[in-house]
Amino acid sequence: MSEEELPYDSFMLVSFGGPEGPDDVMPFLENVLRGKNVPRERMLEVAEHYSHFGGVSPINEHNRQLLAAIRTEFESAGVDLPVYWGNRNWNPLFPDTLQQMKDDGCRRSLAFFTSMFSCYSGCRQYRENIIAAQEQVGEGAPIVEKVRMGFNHPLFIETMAESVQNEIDTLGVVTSDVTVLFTAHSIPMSMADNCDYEKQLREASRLVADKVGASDWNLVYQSRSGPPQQPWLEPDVCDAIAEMDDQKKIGHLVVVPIGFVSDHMEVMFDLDEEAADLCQQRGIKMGRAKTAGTSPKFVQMVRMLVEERIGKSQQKLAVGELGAWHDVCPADCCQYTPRRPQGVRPT
Ligand SMILES: C=CC1=C(C)c2cc3[nH]c(cc4nc(cc5[nH]c(cc1n2)c(C)c5CCC(=O)O)C(CCC(=O)O)=C4C)c(C)c3C=C
Ligand SMILES: [Fe+2]
Ligand SMILES: [Fe+2]
Repeated sequence: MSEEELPYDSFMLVSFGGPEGPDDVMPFLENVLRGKNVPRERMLEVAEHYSHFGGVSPINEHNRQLLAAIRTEFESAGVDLPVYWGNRNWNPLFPDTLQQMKDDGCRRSLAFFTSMFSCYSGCRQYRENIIAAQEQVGEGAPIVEKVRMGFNHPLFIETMAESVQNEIDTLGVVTSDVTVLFTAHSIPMSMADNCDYEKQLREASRLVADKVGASDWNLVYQSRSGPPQQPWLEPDVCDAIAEMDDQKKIGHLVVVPIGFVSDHMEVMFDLDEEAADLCQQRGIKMGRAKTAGTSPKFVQMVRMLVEERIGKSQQKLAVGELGAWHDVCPADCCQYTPRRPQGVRPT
């Protein structure tokens, strides 16, 4: 039987990983930044952020909760696939997960990446990591195929719109009095030029803003890590807040980390500490919308993306103008060759 004829026999949650104690922080960051043009000072700065929280990122715990919710959702919908979990940067790492899957007899798996938007980091790099892990495991390692990007799935848009509406309600104002800033991880322009990251983010932000009836909204970026000489996606969330507030005085602001699916360290530090401090200094009332996490509609979306691939459903739901994204990435999808700016020495 050829690979394409094998039935899907398992599901894999593919994620980033995070440290679970002080001793994990530096080796984790070294894994994250391997091959990336990021100054050592930035790595140490980020290590400090993790130290603030005892060296523990909540991302692994979030993924454990998401796994449990997916198992329950699969069970109640009759999706009969065992559920596994592997990370790029911290335990459980991909080679260990694939070895376990092989030992359990899995041959062909469907994967959900915890990245809703296409770019090297959230798409191609995971696929490369999995190929490297398959080589490490050797013959008999399961094939892993990702489900399509869910950035414009109606259940993701509804999840985020409900989360934004919650924050507007908590601020106790009408939507027309609120500025909404959608945020995502900044990436180098040389990465952004080879993928649809920005286009998908803008579309998802527009769809969520439309759903809550917000007209004063913008897409901004956070967590930039590159050297100053290298262009990355802008504006930065804090620069955008300061600039908008200088121009027109922001009264109420809702910050929406639409580019992430869990309230991990980058959300807790860059938004809940830095952006929140800035807003407090300027007298802006700020709310931060929760990420999708384990909200029921988001978990249902994962199940539906799986069902459309295993042939249990003929529906491929998508809202807005971009349509359902590709199931199988084209050969040149999300390519990235880091370019070092002139005069910058490798770190
Ligand atoms: C060149 C691009 C990137 C660098 C350098 C980078 C450094 C960096 N990132 C984290 C922590 C996280 N990053 C996460 C997501 C994420 N990171 C990038 C790009 C770079 N990060 C992108 C485009 C994305 C979004 C897509 C994705 O891969 O998920 C996350 C969230 C992961 C998740 O599963 O939710 C974390 C956490 C650190 C600590 C770091 C080092 C300075
Ligand atoms: Fe990152
Ligand atoms: Fe891709």
